[in-house]
Formats: sequence, C-alpha cells, structure tokens
Amino acid sequence: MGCTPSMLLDHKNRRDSTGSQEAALAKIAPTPVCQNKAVQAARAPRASLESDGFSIQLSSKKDSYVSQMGNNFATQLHIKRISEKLHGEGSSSGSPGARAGRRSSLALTPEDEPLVDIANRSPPPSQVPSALLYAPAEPLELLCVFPERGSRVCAAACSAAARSGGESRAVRSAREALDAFRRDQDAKQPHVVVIDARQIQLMDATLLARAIRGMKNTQHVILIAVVKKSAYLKDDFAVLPYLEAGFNRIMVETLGASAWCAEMLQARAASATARAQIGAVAALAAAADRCRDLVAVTDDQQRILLTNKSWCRVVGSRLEEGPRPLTEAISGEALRLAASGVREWEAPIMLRRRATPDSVLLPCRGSSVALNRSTSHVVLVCEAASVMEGERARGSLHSIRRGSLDVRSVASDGLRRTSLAKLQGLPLEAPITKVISLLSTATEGAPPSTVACIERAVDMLRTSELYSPQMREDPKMRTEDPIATDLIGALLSREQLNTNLAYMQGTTNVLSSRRSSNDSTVVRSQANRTNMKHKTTGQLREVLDTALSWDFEIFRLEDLTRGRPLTHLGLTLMGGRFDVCSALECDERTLLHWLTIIETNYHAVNTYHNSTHAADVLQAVAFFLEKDRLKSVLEPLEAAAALISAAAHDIDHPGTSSAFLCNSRHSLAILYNDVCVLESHHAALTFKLTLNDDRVNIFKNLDRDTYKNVRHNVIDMILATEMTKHFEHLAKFVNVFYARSSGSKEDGMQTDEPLSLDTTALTSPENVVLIKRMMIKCADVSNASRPQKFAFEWARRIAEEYFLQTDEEKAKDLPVVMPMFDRATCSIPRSQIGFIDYIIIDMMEAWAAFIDMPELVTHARNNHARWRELDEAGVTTIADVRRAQRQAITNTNTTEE
Ligand SMILES: Nc1ncnc2c1ncn2[C@@H]1O[C@@H]2COP(=O)(O)O[C@H]2[C@H]1O
Repeated sequence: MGCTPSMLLDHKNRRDSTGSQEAALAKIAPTPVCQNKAVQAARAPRASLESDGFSIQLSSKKDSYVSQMGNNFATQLHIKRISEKLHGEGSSSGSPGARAGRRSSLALTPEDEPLVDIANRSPPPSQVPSALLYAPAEPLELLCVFPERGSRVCAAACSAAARSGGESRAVRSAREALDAFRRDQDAKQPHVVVIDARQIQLMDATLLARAIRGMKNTQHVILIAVVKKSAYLKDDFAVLPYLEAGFNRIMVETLGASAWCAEMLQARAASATARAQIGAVAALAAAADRCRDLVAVTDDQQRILLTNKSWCRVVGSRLEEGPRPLTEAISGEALRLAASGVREWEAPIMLRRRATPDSVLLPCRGSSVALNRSTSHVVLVCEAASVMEGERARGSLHSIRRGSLDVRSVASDGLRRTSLAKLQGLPLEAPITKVISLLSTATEGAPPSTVACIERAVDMLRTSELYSPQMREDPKMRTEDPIATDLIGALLSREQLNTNLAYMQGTTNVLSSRRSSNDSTVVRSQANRTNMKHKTTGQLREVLDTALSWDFEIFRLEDLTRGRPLTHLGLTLMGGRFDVCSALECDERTLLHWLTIIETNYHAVNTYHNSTHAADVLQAVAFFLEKDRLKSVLEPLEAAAALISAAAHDIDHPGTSSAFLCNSRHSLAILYNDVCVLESHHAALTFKLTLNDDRVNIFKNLDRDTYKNVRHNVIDMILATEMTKHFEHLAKFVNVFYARSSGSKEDGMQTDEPLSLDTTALTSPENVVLIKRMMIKCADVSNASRPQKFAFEWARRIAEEYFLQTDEEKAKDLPVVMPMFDRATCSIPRSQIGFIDYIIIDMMEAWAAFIDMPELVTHARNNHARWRELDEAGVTTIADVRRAQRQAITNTNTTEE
C-alpha cells in the first residue's frame, strides 16, 4: 500500500514526540484556555471524567492484581496526569506550581471554553461505517516471553489462554519473540504478547516492546508487561515508560487462574478491536491510494498525515514523509477553509510542486471528519482530470502524464473500468505487472530526470513486443544502405509476411521446390546415400583430424566427401570426441544411420542451406563445447542435444525463407500458421525421421524422462535459430550474464559503456537454456566470424540462395521479400557489412567474452574491413568478389615468394 495509515493512527503521539512528550504535556496542561480550541473542547470534559474514573479505579484497585491502560494518547495523557498527581512529581517539573497547573487542566469544563461558535462550523460526529469495523471472532494466539525456565506465571498465562479457547506459545528470549513476528514463520502471528518485565538483568522488556512495535503490522498486537507486585506498589512506580515503549497494559505478577482468564478475555477483545480498526484504516488508505483524484488527509492542526499516490505524483512528494504543515503544500482559499472546521466546502487550491517552481491550480473539495463535535481530520480531494487539462494546456509531459492518461481512459470508458476491476479481482499477476508497479513506486519523490527515465522505461515495458528490434540511430552504421536494411528487415521482421499482395498457388511439398528440377544433383546425392559407409581416405582423415580447429576446412571436407560432410564430421565429433553414443546409450551404427538420414534430408541443391552448412554449424557447436565455460556448465546429455540440434537444425530447408513459404501459401506455412514455419518444420521432421525407424532411433534406449528432456532441449535449440527472435535471445542472454557499470546516461538510453561479464547466474537452469540458445545461434551465423576465405565463400553462397528466391518470387509474381537481393543490382560487400553490423558484432562480442574466444570478434572485424575495402573499390557482384579474392590470394603468394 502506498498510503501511510500508521501516521493516521498515531499522529497525536507523533505530534508530541516532536518535543518530548512530557514537555508537550506541560505545555498543554497548565494552559487554562487551550490554543487549539477544538482539541480542548474535545479533551476537557472527557479528561475530568476519565481521570476521575481512573483515579477511582486506581485507588480501589491499586492493591489488586491488574492495572489497565487505554491504547490512545488521551488515556495515556490522563494516566500520566493521575500518576503525577498521585506521585506528586512531574517529569517536566515537580514544583507545586506545575502541579497546580496540571490540576487546573484536569479540572477544565466546557464552561472554560471561549465563546466561539464551534458548533456551527464543526462537523457532527462522523458515522464510522460499522461494517468496516467488523471483527470476526478468532481464537486467541498468545505469546509468552519469560526468560526463566519453568516460570509458573508463564504457565498460568498459557493455561488461561487455553481456557479461553486460544493457543499459546512460550519463548525465553527476545530473539525468539521477534522471530514469531517474521513473515516467513509458519506459525500464526500472536495477538497478545505477555512479556516478563520483572527482571531487567535477564531481559529488557521495554526494549523488546519497542522492537516489536518497530516491526511491520504489529500495531494491533496487545502487549502486556508483567511487573513485580512489590515494584508496582512502590510510590515511584512509573507507568509512562511502559506506555512509551509500546505496552498496552500492565499486569501484576500472579498465579491466579481467574485473574489471568479475565486478562486474556480483555486482551483478546482489545486485540480484535484494534485489528478491525487498523484493518479499516488500511482499507480506506488503500482506497485513497487507488483513487485517481489527489487525496490528502490532515490532522486537526493542519498537518498533512497522509497523501495518496496521485497527490505525490503531482506534488513530487514521497508517501512516507511524516506529518508536515499543510501551508508548505498548498495555498489559497482552501488553506483557510481547511483550518476553519467547516464541514463541507469547495474552493480552488494552489498545489506547490516540489521539483518545479510552479504551482497547480485545482478545484478542491474539503470535508471535516470528527468522532465527536470537534474536527479530528480534514480530507482534501482535488480533481485529477483538471491536472490533465492543465498539463495539456501547458503542453508539458510532467510526471502526472501516466496518471492523467489513465484518468482519461477510465473516465471515458466505464465498461473498461468494470472489466479492469474484474481482472484485478483475479488472482493473477504477471511479473511484468509487478515490474511496472515497482518502477512506478520508484518514481515517488524521485528527481524529475529519474522520473522521466523511469516513465520512459515503463512506456517501453507496456508494449507487448519487448524484444522486437528497432533500428538504432547509429552514425557508425550504414543505416542508409538499402541492401543492409533489406536483409536485416527480412531476417528480423515478420511484417514482410503481411505484404502478401499477390500470390500463386504454393507448392505442396518442400522438396518439390524449384531446385528439384536439378535432377543431376539429386541423383548424385541419392547414389551417395545408398553407398554411404564411414570409410576415410588419407586426405579425409587429415581434414577430419582438424575437426576441432576454428579454421577447419569445411569446403575441402565437402569436396572430399562428395557433398556428404555431415555424416563424416558427425561420426568424428559426435561418435568420437563427444561420445554421444554413451550419453544416449545407443550404438555407433544407429548414430551412423541417423546422421545418414539427416544428411539425406538436406537439399544438396541449395547453395547455402545444405548439409555443408549443417556440418559447419555442428563443427562450430563442437568447438564452443570445448571451451571451459561450457564444459563447466553443460552435462554430457546437454552437449549431445546441442550437437544433435546443430546437425539437424535446417533439415529439409527448401532454400527459401519462411516469408516466401507464407507468401506462396506453402503447406508448411498453413501447417504452422505462418509462425516459425521453417524452424518448426526442422524440429518436427528431425523427430519424425528419428522415431520412425528403430535403426536410426538414437533415442530408443533413453527412459521416458530423459527422452523428454533431450527432446525439449533439441526443440528449444532448433527454434532458437529463428531469426525473428534474434534480439530477444541476445537481449535475454546479455541481461542475465552482463552487468552495465554504473553511470549510464541520464535518460537511461543505450550507451557505449563496456559491459562486464557477470557469471553469478551460471547455474540456474533457466539461464543455462539461454546459453544453449546463444550457442546454436552463434554457430548458425558463425560463417561471418570465420577466417576470410570461409566467410567470403559463405557470403557468396547465401547471396546466391537469396538471388534464386528473388528470381522465383518474380517468376511466380509473389511479393519480393528482399528486392535488393537482385543478382543484377545487389552489392555483396554491402549486404555483408550490414549483416556484420546489425547481427554479428553485438552477438559475437557477447558470446566471445562469455566463452573466452576473442577470435570470433577479430575475424568478424577483419571481414568487415575487407568488405568495406571491396565496396570502396566498387566491387558488387559475386563474380567480382571472386575475382578480387583470387587477386588477393595471388598478391599474397607473390609477396611470400
Ligand atoms: N553471411 C551471411 N550474410 C547474410 N545473411 C546470412 C549470412 N549468414 C547467415 N545469414 C542469414 O542468417 C540466417 C540464420 O538462419 P538461417 O540459417 O535460417 O538463414 C540464415 C541467413 O538467412
């Protein structure tokens, strides 16, 4: 709750604690005509009555076992006075004059009042809504704190609690007593605490009472101090220290069962009443807090006790500020009326803002609240809608902006309000709701720059597309380059799918896309499939021996295996180095069959998305898995799942993008509802092929749970290669594993500050998921971070595949997903510069630091520089790039000779 109801409850105590309570007493008591007439009018008649009653009680029961104390300041005041009267001494002064003064205060009668027409102005006693004060009968929960082992007084109190239908617990130390009030304790919170105050050397009871009162939500707890009879009967026995420490009652030590029973019943009733009252105040404070209008409650001295969130937002104050003069916050006619005691009034109010020199003029309604004839509180309500209008007129976006928007929408839409209310009644709260509410709370009383920053962040959090990238305005990046924009847009955005203006009937089978016409290639791959055996020639062995180096000769492997690199590399890495067969409890033959069927289902006709790409990604994942960081985090089964995912992650890729499949109404797009079409297909087909035939089923020996776990891992990693989620995965990874050093820009926007690696979160399972996703993502696009000759060949291959898609889109009159990727006009260097700038660098920097592999970034930067050189040299086409590369190699060779 944002309001501070505790201040409403004890403001009278606080008032006097500004000086000492005694001093306040001395100030009020001897004054025949009280400065505050309202207080005096309320207090005087009751004072004499109650004090008389109390004195009778004291004199008649002083020798008896119990002395009772009220819980409010007025009663405390009277106890003090009586106590002083009886003891003949005051803490402020023990002089006869002072005593006389006190007596005259006690003797005040209504006749002493100045003749002011208070009745006409003061409100009649307010109706306290009794329903709010309803206190359900609860069994008593008693806590006894007696340091002495086997205390008989303690036993008497506990048995009295049991007799009155309650439960009791006995503890021996203050620490145990305080533990009983901690929220995480299973046991119920005590309603009544009986504290042994007889032996200060064993335990300081007043200290403990203060500590209990210092804890949250203990206002309703009844604290009873047990004192020695001998001490209590002494003339100098002082009640006040107990009151000040927070005790409600004093009990003289006794073993008498009926005395304790009576005490328990009274304590239970007092506790129930206190709980009901505090609950009611808390509920009303919560209501004020949720109110859009600006609400403030003052005491009878025109000091603000409580303000709601809307008030704080406009004024720039904090909720928990303690009582403060109303004159500091407002001016104008309302100030005069608030002090006048007039029951209901309406007047303009000038609200002073803290952060800015300006004030806000608002219509305000005031009303006085009283429990008897005199005002106890004044409630001020200012219209929030007027703040909004004022802000609009001034054209400023101050901190009220959020509140005023809410006002507008809620006010204009009653229906929405009802449904919101219904929603709020549901036991649902998403983490994002909590985050937004925490941030909103943090704005209270914060400096304007922080408020602006937080509001901006909250606005962003309110959008549903938290991880959707927005092109950054970065002068270092070539945002003006249409080729880069085209490529990145196609990779990251789903919007393109909506440009389905024209369509042609899609193909029914992925495998029957344009490349299937390339019969010769298909025949070749099928021939290879039937003859597949893991035989390695000398050259092949040589290449495979370097399977764990970053400049692994992937294209040489492609040549040597005649387009079957995946099976060979898979056997070497999965069957050999990583011993996937042990992790999966399968034999090597099954793994061979599995690799074969997976490789067969890649399209050899694709220039980029073929089994060489799969082998390349597999090799990158294997390389990453060798890094210490990953070795320490991933289990063998997780490593196996990562290798399986890498090998299969693009299976049956048609050589066209998901956007193309959606635009062409392909059966896969229909099947997967245009969402993650290709990745869903890759994952699903992997399992379909694997489970279809026992001879290839590498999972067949896994128990149900392990299989489920591996399957979950594989699916998650394959789906993570979906590029529309690129920034989501990257941002989550960076958020978890990197901490930004302090001193970020004031507006909270992105800075060039270095991020520092924070590996404290390494072991949590949900964070390990982020690592695995990042690993396969980086492997998937690692071609741009490979040594130049590989990176350039991959760039040529992907460009060729894009060109073919554009050709097909044009031929079939489909929307062209990447119009810039037209073989006649496209600049390969520029596309690569954009790809490295937008996709590669940030991700590789984060990953390289995480696994300690700086060469990932070095290669990416070198490649970027070389592409730039080529761009500046006017190189654009694939043929030009090839020529320039050949020339570069020749030049290097010549120089070496
Ligand atoms: N060197 C590159 N240049 C441009 N785009 C690339 C490059 N490497 C990978 N990509 C794209 O990044 C995507 C990653 O997921 P896919 O393998 O499905 O498809 C890939 C390509 O579309």
